[in-house]
Amino acid sequence: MKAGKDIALANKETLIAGGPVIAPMFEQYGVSMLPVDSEHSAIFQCLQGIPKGGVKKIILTGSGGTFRDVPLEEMRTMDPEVLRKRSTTHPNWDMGAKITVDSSTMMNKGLEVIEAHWLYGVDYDDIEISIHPQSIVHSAVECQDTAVIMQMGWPDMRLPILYALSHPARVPADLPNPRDGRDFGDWWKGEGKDGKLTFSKPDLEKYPCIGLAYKAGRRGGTMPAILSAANEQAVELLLTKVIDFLDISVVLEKAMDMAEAENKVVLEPTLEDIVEADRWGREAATLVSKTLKTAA
Ligand SMILES: NC(=O)C1=CN([C@@H]2O[C@H](COP(=O)(O)OP(=O)(O)OC[C@H]3O[C@@H](n4cnc5c(N)ncnc54)[C@H](OP(=O)(O)O)[C@@H]3O)[C@@H](O)[C@H]2O)C=CC1
Ligand SMILES: CC(=O)[C@@H](O)[C@H](O)COP(=O)(O)O
Repeated sequence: MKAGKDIALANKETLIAGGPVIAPMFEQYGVSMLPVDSEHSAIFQCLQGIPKGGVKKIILTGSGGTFRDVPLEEMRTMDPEVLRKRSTTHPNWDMGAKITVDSSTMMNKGLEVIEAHWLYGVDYDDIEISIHPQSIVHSAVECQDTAVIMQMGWPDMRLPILYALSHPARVPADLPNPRDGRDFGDWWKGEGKDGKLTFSKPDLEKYPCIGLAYKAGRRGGTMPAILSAANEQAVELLLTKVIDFLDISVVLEKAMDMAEAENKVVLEPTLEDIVEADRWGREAATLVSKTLKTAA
């Protein structure tokens, strides 16, 4: 950014943790952050042509992850090994293990709320999450005049990557569905199979990570860095069989409480403060996970 280069940002954790330091640099160095994350690319695409002041709300769509149709009560009675294994699978997207587990807890959507706040300067009260099982609408913008603009396409990262590179141009491309090779034109001819789009509110009891992310975002300063790092560590602890899937949000809530109790939140952080928050967040998640094990 200091070299005056625009950035195509694929790694969401960077901006979630470093937002307070990075966001002021957009203006300071006259550079743009071009989103690659599919939801933020969708928002960026929807924003083209909406004048300043025209946006009322951002609506982030999320699949609900692999456990979307499994009631919380049932998850509590399931074999932890089955939950662990299934949490690394995704209904629509083919992604790395960490982000896939984040989709299963919906922490991915919570982190994306913080990412959207920094990318678009939108207040947390004006960012909503909608569960959209088909992952065809990649996010939406509600305008002041009530118009809602959505971006659609297959669950395929090639289009967000292409748009970050071609913006503002729309270049010809052939991007068939990565899972079955069908052209997106087929979606319209799906005779009800593909052509159904549904939306619903997330259950915050089932997905406590959403509430934790809003809380961290609103607290500001280094709290999102602490949460993101603790989450990375918690996912690692899940994958290495130290904790169970349903422990993730418990670990994160306790790590955030610990950050408050130990005055670890720096409200106007430097880059060094953020790096330290990242280190501390990982350590806190590990410590908390040990108390869980001891309690068990
Ligand atoms: N996959 C997707 O569709 C999407 C991903 N993202 C974001 O992209 C990022 C990566 O996700 P994803 O591709 O799924 O993850 P993967 O786990 O598939 O890939 C991560 C890659 O990063 C490399 N890596 C990890 N740590 C370092 C490091 N310290 N220095 C250099 N390279 C490193 C890994 O290398 P190695 O294998 O050698 O460890 C690996 O190649 C995340 O921030 C995620 O949120 C956002 C939207 C969609
Ligand atoms: C591909 C991408 O950008 C991910 O963020 C994806 O959208 C995750 O799926 P969920 O909607 O299940 O979190």
